[in-house]
Amino acid sequence: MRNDRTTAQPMTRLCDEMDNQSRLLSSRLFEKHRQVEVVLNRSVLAWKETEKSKKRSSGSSSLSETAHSHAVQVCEIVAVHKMEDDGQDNTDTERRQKKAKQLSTLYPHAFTVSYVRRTRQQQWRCSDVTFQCANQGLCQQWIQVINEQLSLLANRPKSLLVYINPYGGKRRGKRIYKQKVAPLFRRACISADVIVTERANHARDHLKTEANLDKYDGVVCVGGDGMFSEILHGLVTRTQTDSGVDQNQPDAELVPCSLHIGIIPAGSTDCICFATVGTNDPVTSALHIIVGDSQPMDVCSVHHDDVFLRYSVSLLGYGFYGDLLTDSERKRWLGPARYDLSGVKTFLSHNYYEGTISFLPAENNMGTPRDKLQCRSGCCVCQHKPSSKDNKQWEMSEEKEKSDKDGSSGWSVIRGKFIAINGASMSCACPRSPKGLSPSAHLADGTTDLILVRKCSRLDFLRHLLRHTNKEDQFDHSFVEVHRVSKFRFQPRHHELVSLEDLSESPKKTGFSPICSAQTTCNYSTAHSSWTCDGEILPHTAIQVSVQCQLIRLFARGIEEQQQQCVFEDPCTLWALEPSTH
Ligand SMILES: CCCCCCCCCCCCC/C=C/[C@@H](O)[C@H](CO)NC(=O)CCCCCCCCCCCCCCC
Ligand SMILES: Nc1ncnc2c1ncn2[C@@H]1O[C@H](COP(=O)(O)OP(=O)(O)OP(=O)(O)O)[C@@H](O)[C@H]1O
Ligand SMILES: [Ca+2]
Repeated sequence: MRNDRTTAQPMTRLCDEMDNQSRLLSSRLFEKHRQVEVVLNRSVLAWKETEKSKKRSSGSSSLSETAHSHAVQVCEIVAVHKMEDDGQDNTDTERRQKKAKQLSTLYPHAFTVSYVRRTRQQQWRCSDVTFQCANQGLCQQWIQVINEQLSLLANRPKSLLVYINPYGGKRRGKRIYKQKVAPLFRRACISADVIVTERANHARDHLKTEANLDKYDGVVCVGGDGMFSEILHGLVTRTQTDSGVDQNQPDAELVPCSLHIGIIPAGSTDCICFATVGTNDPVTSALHIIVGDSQPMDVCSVHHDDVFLRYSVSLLGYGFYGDLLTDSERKRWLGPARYDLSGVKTFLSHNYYEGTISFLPAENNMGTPRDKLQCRSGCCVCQHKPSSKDNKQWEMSEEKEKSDKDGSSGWSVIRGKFIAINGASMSCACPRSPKGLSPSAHLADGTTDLILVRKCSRLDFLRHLLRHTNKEDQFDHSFVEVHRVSKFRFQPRHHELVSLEDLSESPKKTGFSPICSAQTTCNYSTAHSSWTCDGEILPHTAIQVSVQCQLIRLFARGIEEQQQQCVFEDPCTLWALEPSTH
């Protein structure tokens, strides 16, 4: 399957450096009036201006070699189309259609490759490059060979079930999908069945019982973290029901979901998207779905007295975040700004809560929340999914736990007065806090970072909060401790037990003037907070939490390191080392 020459010119030195064995196709074609060597092997499509063309173009000698060469990984090609096809997308602008028509008249034998281009701050865009061929046969051959390579990429979804929350975030879900996502899915030949939700829990209930999931390769939600939570609950519950697993058993081994979940961010926090992709940008997320990326993710199951309550993937928060979310639910009409208003109000209330936290620390090889080893694409900590050996250790610790009469073997217990108790199963990075609540938490290591913020002055708490927005370490305070755990439990102190002695210890002693005129009353009247579980309020305060390692998979790849270079399998692709900046 090779067409080595389109002209009588000898191949350039650079193309000779490509391994003949790995080359599927190479030709001299034209791109924007310049002659280019185009080469395809199993992993890379590369093109480079020929020496002849370079000499001809004025000033070209001052350009660097890489300015003339481009390389795209085959797995990041979105689609290849014959030039005439380009205008078929009816959402394309008139200008684009006109341009495509003009070009196809000028160059009747041309094909367009759409591919992923990285821009700033983890954002991806879909770029096009059009190659003109000398004849129809060559054009068809290129399209066919590229398509053959794309069809070998088994992870790519072909059929998706999409749920749109029209009321999430700034209520732009429908528009975002129609204008930014649907055209890309069409270009990549992905079929999508779209359901615009009509009520809360519509998507969850549909997934739980009605949806014919055999038809799809993935489920996509257009909305925020709340909408993602609906998809999570629908899919996980459906999988357990189909497999006969009882979710009410806190120790049940849950069955991983077979369908991938995609998130098109259109919410208020979008923390799950941000922490798994590095940005909350709908086009970037659509492209991660198209290329079939896969990111495993931990899910916490939350129980109360052996009754299943909910699943969580981001923040389980009692105290500050529980109160903040409870208050913000009453201000939903404000959109994303509700969190800031409720945040200020909750901060000023400065409540603390008493209770007992018990936790089972993670195994030693899981790192620590303060080790600065951030979870990034291909994270080595997350790739170390508990092996059979680790599982044995795990089973042993479970055994130990069971054999112990009070169930406290291996468990640590902390009793105290807390402003906030946060379980972060992932960093919880979001635009408000780009490094998140626990910057070194891992997406798929089977642990959650338990952050305990003890009673402190308002000023100290403000300092702690501010550190979520800058580079300083938010755990470096005497009143904050953080543990990496695989399970935890919380028992609030019984209401009646909040005594007058506690009232005298209220924050008015801190030297920062109390905002609430009757500070003691503030604390006394709120002896219990609530748990927020990924933005939903739980009906119980006494809870048991257990991390289920890698229960789900997202169409994402984790946050890529900045300046990621293409590392190609084939060492012969010497002139293709730069990702395309085309
Ligand atoms: C002084 C500035 C301090 C800024 C501190 C920012 C810390 C932000 C940490 C965000 C962590 C988000 C975790 C994600 C949780 C999601 O599962 C959930 C559902 O979407 N969203 C929220 O809970 C939504 C949570 C929204 C949190 C907003 C926090 C706003 C705090 C404002 C404090 C004001 C102090 C003012 C002093 C005068
Ligand atoms: N058609 C609908 N009408 C009313 N509520 C809906 C509908 N569809 C979904 N919901 C609910 O809306 C809630 C909020 O949606 P979503 O998470 O998309 O946005 P958000 O709360 O603004 O963003 P975030 O969760 O990121 O803070 C979800 O809990 C979901 O259950
Ligand atoms: Ca985790």
